[in-house]
Amino acid sequence: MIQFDAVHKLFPNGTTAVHDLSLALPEGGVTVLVGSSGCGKTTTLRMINRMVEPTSGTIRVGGKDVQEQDAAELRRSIGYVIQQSGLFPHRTVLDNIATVPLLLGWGRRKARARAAELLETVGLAPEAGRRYPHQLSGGQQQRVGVARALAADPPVLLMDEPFGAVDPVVRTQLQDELLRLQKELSKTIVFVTHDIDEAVRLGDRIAIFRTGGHLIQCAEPAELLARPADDFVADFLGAERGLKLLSLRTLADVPQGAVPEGGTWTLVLDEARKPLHWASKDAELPVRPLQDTDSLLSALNESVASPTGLIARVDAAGVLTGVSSRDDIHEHANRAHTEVVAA
Ligand SMILES: Nc1ncnc2c1ncn2[C@@H]1O[C@H](COP(=O)(O)OP(=O)(O)OP(=O)(O)O)[C@@H](O)[C@H]1O
Repeated sequence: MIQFDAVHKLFPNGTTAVHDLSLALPEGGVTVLVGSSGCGKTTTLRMINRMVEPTSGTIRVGGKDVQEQDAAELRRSIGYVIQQSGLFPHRTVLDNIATVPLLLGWGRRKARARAAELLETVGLAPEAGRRYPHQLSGGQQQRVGVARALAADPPVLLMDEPFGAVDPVVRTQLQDELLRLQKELSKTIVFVTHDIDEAVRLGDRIAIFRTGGHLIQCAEPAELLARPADDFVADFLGAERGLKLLSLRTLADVPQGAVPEGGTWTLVLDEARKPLHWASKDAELPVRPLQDTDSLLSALNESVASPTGLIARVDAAGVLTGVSSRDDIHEHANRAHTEVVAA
């Protein structure tokens, strides 16, 4: 869908920001560009919508060379979200979201109706539409930024550190929202971040760059974590590479059974069979039930914290479906490891 061929960017001051980049970004997937500061991520992103022009090489979007298209038209056909939301401060939220549809000549009524619909899509209340950007929290402003980028339903979305300026809790919420939206919309997304955990969480593919604009490796997260191309990539992925691999696997295939009888600890349930806590003769300890969609990493963590080494499994309504042992989880973790490392 987006194809870089031998793309080079040399700024007039002599800085090579991107070095001979050839890379294909698949349609309908999220490709995350990561790497240390100044390695050329933003320049790579901005060459896609011609906010920066390459020195040589070609970039095609949907098979069409971007250089052969009108730059303003191209920009209107590609969604763009940046760190500080980039909203117009003197326009209401609704008018901000309606910006591109209005530029495309949709007419005020249709553009505002679309903006109102998008407010809901990104999880904001209708009243937020009448406010000005400074009257919203940082996280809400980023949601508006995403809504604005989606307004004309572009097939491609460029996101430059969109969640970089919000606190970790809001950041996780925004990541969840993006994953939810992407399931529905299947956009081709190019996402820049410094944060490898964010990359592993969001990326269908991750491209790692090194200073001087060199692409070192581009692969699916599991492949990257299991087989980093070199020490630079391994260092960048961090010491918890193995645990990150477990964060990509879910509990779904781990077997579960009934709570064993006659032990020191029992799992106490409420009348709807939702787990309340672990109880022994003289103590009570909290339980954090997990669903099939939770990761093997959360399961391992919970099994280590659990007094019995067992984790409580629940369905989407929170009702107990069974328990799994630390051994069951370990065995699956081993299998996950063998599958990717030996593949
Ligand atoms: N307009 C410009 N003129 C000259 N040099 C530039 C220009 N824009 C970027 N650079 C340089 O090009 C290199 C790549 O910059 P770029 O912003 O693409 O990196 P980045 O990986 O996105 O960095 P960061 O993570 O810090 O945002 C850096 O050395 C930067 O200083």
